[in-house]
Amino acid sequence: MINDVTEKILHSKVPDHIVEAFVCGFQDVLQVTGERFLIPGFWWRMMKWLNIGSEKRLKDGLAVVENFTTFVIEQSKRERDTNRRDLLARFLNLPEMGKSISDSFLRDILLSFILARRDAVVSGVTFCLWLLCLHPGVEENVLGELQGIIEDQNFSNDEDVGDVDKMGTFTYEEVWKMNYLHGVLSGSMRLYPLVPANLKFAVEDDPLPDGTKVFKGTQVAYNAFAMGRAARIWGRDCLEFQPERWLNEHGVFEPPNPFKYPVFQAGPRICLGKDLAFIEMKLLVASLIWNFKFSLQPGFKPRLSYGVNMLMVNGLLVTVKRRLR
Ligand code: HEM
Repeated sequence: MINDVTEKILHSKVPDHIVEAFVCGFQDVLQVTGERFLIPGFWWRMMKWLNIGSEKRLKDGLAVVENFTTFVIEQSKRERDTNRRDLLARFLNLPEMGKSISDSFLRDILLSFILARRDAVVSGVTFCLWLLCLHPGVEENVLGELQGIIEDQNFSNDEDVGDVDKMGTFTYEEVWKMNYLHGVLSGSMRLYPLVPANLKFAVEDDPLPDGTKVFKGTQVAYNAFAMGRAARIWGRDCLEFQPERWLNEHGVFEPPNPFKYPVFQAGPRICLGKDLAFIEMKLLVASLIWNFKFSLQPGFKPRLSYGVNMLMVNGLLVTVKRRLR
């Protein structure tokens, strides 16, 4: 997946051993960074000073991440081509337009996109597939919505009707018809937000909208995981997976207020890739469940990691069967 993402972002392939080391190292960095918020500051600072335990894992992980990003940026610079239109090339080509960009800026861009595409989008699809396995009625409704879309496709392309070998795929335009699936993904991320908690620091004195004074340097956190399960916000059925929650009487998805639903954050720094993330997740889930039936392996229970991002650390163990129609 990382190689796929980096190829799309960079148009270049990274050797497998560098990618494999990066995948483990990056996960360690995210995990330990998240854990720092759960243990007393003096404790992790002492471990850092002694270079032991999780802080050693963090240091080693950072070195591996540095190795990966240096390789990718150097390679991209070597193969620099002003006609390239991938993400890193666009940034690398900026100096021609009178702007200079540091390697550390490029590294941050690269890691942000890997984090967004690999961790958030893929995790979102994984949690959604798990919930669909647990709620067959919801899965039936998604299949019903997709059936309508596929029938429209067949109507405009009669020769494909009844071709069981043809995999059902969906287009960008069709994504906008997937209102119920949008509700499914939104519901799944309400219960399992991929950025479960987020911490900010006030750069200057600033009042909150209710007048509470926040002084310069204060840490302010919001917890999307807790907010997504709060009866005060979502009512008594807050723990239920209810994709219909945001569908209006015509079955059209109406987005929740981001300040109630901070899965993508809210305000001026809201996630810039939110719409792209939904497009990717809807295309992936639709194509997967239209063509395959996923069944959880007996006794499967996900093990969640609550680091900077939320992942199923043991993966989703399923049996997959091709759906024949
Ligand atoms: C389900 C998938 C995703 C989730 C849940 C998600 C969530 C978030 C969150 C919570 C933030 C705020 C981080 C912070 O400021 O502390 C954020 C920022 C951001 N996201 Fe996403 N994201 C997702 C996918 C994507 C994708 C696919 C892209 C781009 C390809 C993307 C691009 C960005 C960017 C550029 C920012 C920084 C915005 C800014 O600081 O002004 N995200 N995202």
